[in-house]
Amino acid sequence: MKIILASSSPRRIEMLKNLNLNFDVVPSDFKEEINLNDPIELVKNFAYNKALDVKQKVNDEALIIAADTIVYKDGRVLGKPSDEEDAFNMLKFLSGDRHEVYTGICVMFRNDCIIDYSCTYVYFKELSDLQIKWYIETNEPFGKAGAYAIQGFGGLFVEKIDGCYFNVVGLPVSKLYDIINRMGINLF
Ligand SMILES: Cc1cn([C@H]2C[C@H](O)[C@@H](COP(=O)(O)OP(=O)(O)OP(=O)(O)O)O2)c(=O)[nH]c1=O
Repeated sequence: MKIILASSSPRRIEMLKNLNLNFDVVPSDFKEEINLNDPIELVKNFAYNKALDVKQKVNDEALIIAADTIVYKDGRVLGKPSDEEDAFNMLKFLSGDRHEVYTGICVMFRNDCIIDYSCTYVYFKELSDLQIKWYIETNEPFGKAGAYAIQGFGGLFVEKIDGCYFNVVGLPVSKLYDIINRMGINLF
């Protein structure tokens, strides 16, 4: 079966590769505009639109996988930081507290479409301004929801998590497994 990952995220590509699957990468051109306050509806909607965009582009009988990740705290949705100041404000906001990471995941095959999500609680240590500034200098916050990468230096700031680790990195693989099984597809 042909599999297409509708994502340009190097992390998602790596996580899918780790499952020993052969797949093509076709990034979507869907423009994410944060216009919903409900984090679950937002990530499900974005994942669906990314998958749909690629399905229309490839016009092929392939299994399409798309995902979208955001950070959420106190009613605020954090996407990718636009610049250093934005990254600083996000990290300051997350410092010393718990937040949620949501990933929406959408799988399309023929006329089937399943959309689901995963949520992980992440507990950040208290960060000094100096630590935040150092972290921004590493450039790691850019291109990451909430301005951090748990799989990199950002892991130094994480006290503990409650939920799926892979969800935080952008692809909840156990949720993907559930969806594929629900579709009656045998990949493993
Ligand atoms: C919180 C967190 C996010 N991230 C990343 C995962 C996602 O790539 C990114 C959120 O952006 P997304 O919009 O979900 O994805 P993307 O733009 O990178 O890729 P595409 O739309 O083509 O699929 O943040 C980490 O790598 N580590 C983390 O700890």
